[in-house]
Amino acid sequence: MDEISATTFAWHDYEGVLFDLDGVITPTAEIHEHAWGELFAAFDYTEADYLRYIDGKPRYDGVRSFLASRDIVLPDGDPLDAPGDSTVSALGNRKNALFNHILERDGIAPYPGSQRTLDLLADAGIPSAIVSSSKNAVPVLAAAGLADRFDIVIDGIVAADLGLAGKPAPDGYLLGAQRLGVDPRRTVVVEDATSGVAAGRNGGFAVTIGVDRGAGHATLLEHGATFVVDDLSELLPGDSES
Ligand SMILES: O=P(O)(O)OC[C@H]1O[C@@H](O)[C@H](O)[C@@H](O)[C@@H]1O
Repeated sequence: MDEISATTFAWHDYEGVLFDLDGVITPTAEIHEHAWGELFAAFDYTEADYLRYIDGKPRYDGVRSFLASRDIVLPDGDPLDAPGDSTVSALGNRKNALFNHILERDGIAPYPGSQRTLDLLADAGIPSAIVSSSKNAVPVLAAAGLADRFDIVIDGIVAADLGLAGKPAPDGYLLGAQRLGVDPRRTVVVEDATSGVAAGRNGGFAVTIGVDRGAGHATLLEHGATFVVDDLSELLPGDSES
């Protein structure tokens, strides 16, 4: 399985597929990135900060990780803290309000190449699930017209309820495989974040496809991607359009 590349890969060779959501199925990583940018505007925040410290991680882990990059430590506070800036939770909740405001205002649609991949998998009877760190995964899927597409969604709410460690830990992906009834050694993970491809590698999955939405091919490979594409349309037979 070591030699698998974008040119030799075929969806039909695997039992199941586990997709990250933000940045893989929908362009919501851009909305998250924008909301984080507004939250941390006073800290010379750049897209590189998002990709390095925040992308793919659960909300409060992202806050902690960014603050640590600026040598700042805040108390965790309580998830019920009002949006503000005195605790990790208050900051995360403020960012969440910004995210939801943008999502409601602008809406979202799936990447065309991802939609066509989901159609191919459905036609082929290959089961798939969503494994997202986000607690907003269900409303994002609904906004994208995919509310009924996935029977299994392991999101930030499920992870918090079960006390699962966030990406780069493989816990969410392993639970997704278990609930889908597939063997990780014959299952594909699809991810755009460095923390996410690391989770795929850490879980011992057959293939972890990196989708480069800004992290960079080399960086995704370094963190555990088996191979990297710019868009999932590259893996559709006879289809190179996104
Ligand atoms: O704050 P939420 O919606 O629970 O999302 C947490 C994280 O979810 C991940 O899917 C995104 O890549 C991150 O950008 C985001 O911060």
